[in-house]
Amino acid sequence: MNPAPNLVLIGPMGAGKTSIGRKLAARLGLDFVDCDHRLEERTGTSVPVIFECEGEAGFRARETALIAEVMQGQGQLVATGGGAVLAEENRRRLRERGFIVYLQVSVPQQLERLARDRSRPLLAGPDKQARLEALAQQRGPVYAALADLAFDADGLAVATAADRLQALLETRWQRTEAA
Ligand SMILES: Nc1ncnc2c1ncn2[C@@H]1O[C@H](COP(=O)(O)OP(=O)(O)O)[C@@H](O)[C@H]1O
Ligand SMILES: O=C(O)C1=C[C@@H](OP(=O)(O)O)[C@@H](O)[C@H](O)C1
Ligand SMILES: [Mg+2]
Repeated sequence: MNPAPNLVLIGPMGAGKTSIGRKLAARLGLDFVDCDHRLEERTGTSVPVIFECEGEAGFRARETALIAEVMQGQGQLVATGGGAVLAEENRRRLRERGFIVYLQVSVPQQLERLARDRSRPLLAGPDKQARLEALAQQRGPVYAALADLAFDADGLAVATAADRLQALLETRWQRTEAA
């Protein structure tokens, strides 16, 4: 049983961090924070426009500042963006005050879910499959090393995944009050 004041979802694009996270947060009575959505609220624009105006580096700087702020809180389910784990500072902050769940998904399933997606600038190129495979190779080991729990979300409906995760978390995560 790992104690932590927040629950954190990590994993690749299309794993369901946002959709499963929203449902699971409601079931567990946690405040739902989606990092990308909060950045969009703050900036008044979309993730693709942030990438366009400030580059990926600008987006990552905003993401890091947001994670530092959000992880000071408690009683939250924090859905990260797929690249949030790249920065050591983010990994440290997520770990310090979060029980971390890695949502795993296969590239074919990502392709199915994201075929018509226009909101993810990293998938804007012509070959989505090659891009997703390269990202999986680079980031898969980082997700695995950071996680307290890995959960295979492949082929599961959002509600089913949320049900199963809720049951697993009962024996794995102890929600604590932070100092
Ligand atoms: N378990 C699932 N079953 C079916 N569709 C899903 C599932 N999880 C996510 N999706 C769909 O895939 C897309 C990406 O999901 P999202 O929750 O935004 O993933 P992430 O935040 O991990 O990138 C959305 O259109 C969502 O409705
Ligand atoms: O994998 C990534 O680097 C990104 C994933 C996106 O979030 P989701 O994982 O929720 O799609 C979003 O943060 C941005 O487009 C970059
Ligand atoms: Mg998301």
